[in-house]
Amino acid sequence: MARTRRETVLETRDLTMRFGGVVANERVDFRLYAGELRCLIGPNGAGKSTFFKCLTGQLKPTEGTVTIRDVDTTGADPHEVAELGVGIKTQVPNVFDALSVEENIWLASRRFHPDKRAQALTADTIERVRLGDIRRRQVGALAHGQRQWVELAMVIAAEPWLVLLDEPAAGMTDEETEFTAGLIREINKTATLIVVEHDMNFIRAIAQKVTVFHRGAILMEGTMDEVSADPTVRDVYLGHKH
Ligand SMILES: Nc1ncnc2c1ncn2[C@@H]1O[C@H](COP(=O)(O)OP(=O)(O)OP(=O)(O)O)[C@@H](O)[C@H]1O
Repeated sequence: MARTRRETVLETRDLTMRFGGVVANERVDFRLYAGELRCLIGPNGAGKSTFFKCLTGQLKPTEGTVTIRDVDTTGADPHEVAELGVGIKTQVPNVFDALSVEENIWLASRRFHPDKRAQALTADTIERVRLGDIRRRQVGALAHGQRQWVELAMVIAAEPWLVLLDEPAAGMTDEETEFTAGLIREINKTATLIVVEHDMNFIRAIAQKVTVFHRGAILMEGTMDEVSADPTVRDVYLGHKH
């Protein structure tokens, strides 16, 4: 992947999102390069989720543009973004509760691959995400952490080249969070990622470059060490627990 490292795979220009009088994102210029595992952080209300939703098509930006690998996706629907080979995990669960773990993963894969390939990918993914013991269980009956992993498995089984994850470790125990961090590092071997996350331990475990949002705009970008050492960032974010 090193050869293509500087290829821009996702870009926003002047991205602005207003909800009535509330400016959730203001003129955000953002650039993501092939191979990155980028974390978006920032205090509550900083605009991370809104920005994420503008990337995935869940929200249509008021102004500005979103470009994914040279395709203008501004205002595209989530399924159109997904069709570009983008795996998306939103905060809202996107599983069929009445179906088994295996069926959910197969369906997610089958959407993008022929039957045989989808079957192979489903089997591989179940092993990678260690869901073998619960493969036949109904997703609706699973614990929270397991459901989150099924959703990650659904993203992986589609073989996306770009993965957008909104709070993948939300509500997980420390142990579950650690396993999820490992999974994300593994996904990054074959895909570029953006991860929105609150859990600082999780971010430390996975982050290469971090983008800090504050008041709807990008405050700073850098490694976790650079960002943590910055007085402004400490002031607006790291010094405040939530
Ligand atoms: N649908 C909406 N309608 C009105 N205001 C909204 C809407 N969604 C977000 N906002 C506002 O936009 C701002 C940014 O919110 P956003 O959820 O993007 O922040 P965030 O950084 O993701 O916060 P959190 O960490 O709490 O999820 C906040 O002031 C929020 O109240």
